[in-house]
Amino acid sequence: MAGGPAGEQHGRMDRHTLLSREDVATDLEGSGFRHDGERLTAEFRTADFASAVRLLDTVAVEADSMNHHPDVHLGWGRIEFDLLSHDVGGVTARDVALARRIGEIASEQGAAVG
Ligand SMILES: C[C@H](O)[C@H](O)[C@H]1CNC2=NC(N)=NC(=O)C2=N1
Repeated sequence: MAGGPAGEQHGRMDRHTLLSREDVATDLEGSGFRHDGERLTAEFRTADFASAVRLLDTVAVEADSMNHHPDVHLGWGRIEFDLLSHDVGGVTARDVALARRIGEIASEQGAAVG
């Protein structure tokens, strides 16, 4: 999207504006995430439990560096990330930015969407 991901069109990250499904659709393309009305969510499949944990470990470092964190559901060969800006109770540009990074990391580590 020209001017960067949603919330950045005006050259600044608007951290608190709530974004709709339509606002984020283009920015989420290729990330594996979708806007389910309340949050951004994605599930990734991995080779085994340890690889799901390794993916989570890499995401955890990135989340700390962004100071924005996912809610996670972890299982054998699968991991689900749910993103919500807890301070405003909805999806903001912070969630879009983290979703894009998680999608990149998952792809780098060979995790399959879905
Ligand atoms: C104090 C710290 O900056 C805040 O608690 C951060 C931490 N990580 C966060 N993560 C998410 N998803 N939402 C938040 O509102 C949030 N706030």
